[in-house]
Amino acid sequence: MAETIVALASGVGRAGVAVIRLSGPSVRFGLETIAGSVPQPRRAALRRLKDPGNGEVLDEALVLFFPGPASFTGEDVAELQVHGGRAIIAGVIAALTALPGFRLAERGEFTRRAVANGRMDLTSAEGIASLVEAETSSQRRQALRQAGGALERAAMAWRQRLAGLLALMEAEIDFPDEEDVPALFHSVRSGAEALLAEIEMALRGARSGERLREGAVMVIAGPPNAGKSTLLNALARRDVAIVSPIAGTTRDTLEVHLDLGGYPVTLIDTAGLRETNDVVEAIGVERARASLDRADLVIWLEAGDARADPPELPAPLLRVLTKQDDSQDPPPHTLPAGFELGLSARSGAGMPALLERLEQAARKALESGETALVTRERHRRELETVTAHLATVRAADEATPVEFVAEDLRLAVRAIGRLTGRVDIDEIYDVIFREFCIGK
Ligand SMILES: Nc1nc2c(c(=O)[nH]1)N(C=O)[C@@H](CNc1ccc(C(=O)N[C@@H](CCC(=O)O)C(=O)O)cc1)CN2
Ligand SMILES: Nc1nc2c(ncn2[C@@H]2O[C@H](COP(=O)(O)OP(=O)(O)OP(=O)(O)O)[C@@H](O)[C@H]2O)c(=O)[nH]1
Ligand SMILES: [Mg+2]
Repeated sequence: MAETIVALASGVGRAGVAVIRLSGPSVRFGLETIAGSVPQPRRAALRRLKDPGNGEVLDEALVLFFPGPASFTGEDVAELQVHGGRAIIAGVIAALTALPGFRLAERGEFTRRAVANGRMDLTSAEGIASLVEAETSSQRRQALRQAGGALERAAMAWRQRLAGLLALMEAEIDFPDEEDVPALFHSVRSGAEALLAEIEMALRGARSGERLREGAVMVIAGPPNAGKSTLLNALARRDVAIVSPIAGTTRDTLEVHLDLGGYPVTLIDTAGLRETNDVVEAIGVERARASLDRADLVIWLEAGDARADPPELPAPLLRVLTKQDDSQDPPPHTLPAGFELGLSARSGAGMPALLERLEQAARKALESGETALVTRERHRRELETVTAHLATVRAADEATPVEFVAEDLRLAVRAIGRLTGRVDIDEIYDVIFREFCIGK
């Protein structure tokens, strides 16, 4: 890679310290020019940074140098840990990008180079992106596993086995031996069967794996004036939604993100469900119904002055009676039939029990996502391609042309190549030439 890239690696905005990262062949030159010299590898050095254009001191900074290939990107890397002021960051970046061979990095380009230089595969790089996105501890655990190469290692092992099966088929194509065919089909079929079972197992966790990245969706629904927006505000601990005694106050859906016991939850407040001639409210009611379709849990609220039977829904439903201001913790047996919880947003009664139930529901929906290998739709699609081809291989019999079986295996290998971003045809040849004595 000819160009050396520069970017602010820390967040934008005023901060105590900001980290400016450099990667590429001109890093040493850049350090000599702006910091006077290249520090000892991997040792922090305090240096005055100067603008080479006019010699002006830009900042006093900690400078780190990581020589390639044992660096994050595999190239020479440097970090300038500067004071976090806007003018310092702008000045240092401008001084660097004015140097020959330097330019600003594009989004994700450091990690992209790490992938291109074989430091990690695509799934681990995605794990790094998820780490940066992680908002709750369970998301963090999932992302750490992924960034640490959990799916990468599984995918490499699967590909190795697929390549082994393919090698058997290729050998039969290159050196046909009629007598071997039944035994050959037996071992390829059973190999495919075992792989299929393993990958299908990984795919079974895919839904919760993807879900954990996005968060569980909980929808507060019910008739107008039941106290839905009041509950949203109480759970969000801020005044997100307008609350009023007028039925039909909320007209749009409103979302807040919650961390319930380490699990990410998107909580949605909706317009009260009712027939209405008000055009705007009717649109809100339509949106409310639509959000019910993507709920993992519906929190159905009713109050003494606002009752309505919940509709039939695919999602589990928690039926709650609100405005129970008189009792400290409304015991369930005092509630009308069908209600699981009583609540007073005004006194706070019933809130701990409700939170407990919501946390339980979030845990149930997302817990297995922490250890899932498949965390993105992209992974799922590629692995589904693999299992489809493996299913075809498993169904093969002696009448199936060997070339057909080989082709399915080849397409399966290719799908894993797309998953990991490592499409390395040499590796398949290695397996072939290692396991079969071509010189015989
Ligand atoms: N200041 C700083 N903090 C950071 C990063 C960084 O780049 N800079 N990271 C970046 O996102 C993460 C840490 N990840 C890193 C991963 C590998 C290497 C690295 O230099 N690896 C070499 C040497 C390993 C070693 O000394 O044991 C290698 O793998 O060969 C550096 C950071 C989080 N914290
Ligand atoms: N006494 C009492 N009043 C409540 C409680 N919760 C909400 N209210 C009141 O009930 C009225 C309606 O509350 P909202 O939260 O706006 O109800 P909503 O279900 O969002 O209503 P719409 O948006 O119109 O569907 C407001 O005057 C609230 O102050 C409660 O626990 N006790
Ligand atoms: Mg409301």
